[in-house]
Amino acid sequence: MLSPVGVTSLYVAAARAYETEYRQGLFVDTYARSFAGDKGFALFSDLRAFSPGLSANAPHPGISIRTRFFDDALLMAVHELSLKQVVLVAAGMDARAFRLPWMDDVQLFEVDRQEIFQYKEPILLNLNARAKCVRKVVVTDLEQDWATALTNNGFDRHKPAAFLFEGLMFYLKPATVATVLETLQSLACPGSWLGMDFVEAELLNSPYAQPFLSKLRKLGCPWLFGVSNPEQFILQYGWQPRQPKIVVLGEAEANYGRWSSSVSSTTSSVFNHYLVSARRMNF
Ligand SMILES: C[S@@+](CC[C@H](N)C(=O)[O-])C[C@H]1O[C@@H](n2cnc3c(N)ncnc32)[C@H](O)[C@@H]1O
Repeated sequence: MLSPVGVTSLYVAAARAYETEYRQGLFVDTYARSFAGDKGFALFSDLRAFSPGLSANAPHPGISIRTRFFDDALLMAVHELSLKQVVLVAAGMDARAFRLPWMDDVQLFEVDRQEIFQYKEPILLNLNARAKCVRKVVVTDLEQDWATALTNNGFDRHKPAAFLFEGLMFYLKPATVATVLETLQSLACPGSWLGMDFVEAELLNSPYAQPFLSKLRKLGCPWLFGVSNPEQFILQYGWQPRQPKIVVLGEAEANYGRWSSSVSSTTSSVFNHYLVSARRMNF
């Protein structure tokens, strides 16, 4: 039985399944439909009410763009910085271990709660899924000592790594965001890369967004955190933007021809959603 925030990972999987089945899909995730299950598609259909310009099974432009942006940015960082460790923090139903072209010696750590892996691992087994890297499952909670859980599973904090936090930060309390980023400072040595997305802080208090936010509260997975200036925010934790830097979802670098007038009436198109690609500063 998944918690409400756990179910959001099935919702993202449903969105990726629709993208995979779309004519001009931005990526192929053949695992997404199995991960989403009835629950993921039901939540997707429930939340579609907040995207009135889109038909029931049209992909979610924001999630599709975000996924493709981080596919590209992550692979580019691993290649250019010669990284051998990848950490997907709050991995949920992320299938990148199985669908991206890794070098054999890349170790990819999926970090999430036990409930997620209790759900995910049997599905992967059933699909006979084979990771294209050395995949490691790290069962922990980000409100606990996740750094020790990660190092106990073989992560080497003296070697640079790529860390991806996708679709997570808005679900965390501001105090948890701060401790998670402080912990990250202790794990990421110079040369490391960070991918992360944030919503704009102003969205959380906007009357325009209240119907959507109140729906999330009712579902038990409220949005709790946003930033006004993502560059300044990550700098205080020792990260500086790197190509493709910090972009707003829908801008030229994060558009892929898919952010059009059909999504102009959705909540997410009115407020900035920041996609961050950053490099650990030397200290
Ligand atoms: C919207 S899903 C995103 C999953 C994945 N990053 C993706 O993009 O497919 C949010 C994920 O955050 C995880 N999560 C939320 N709070 C967490 C916590 N305190 N510790 C560990 N994982 C957490 C949930 O279990 C869920 O898998």
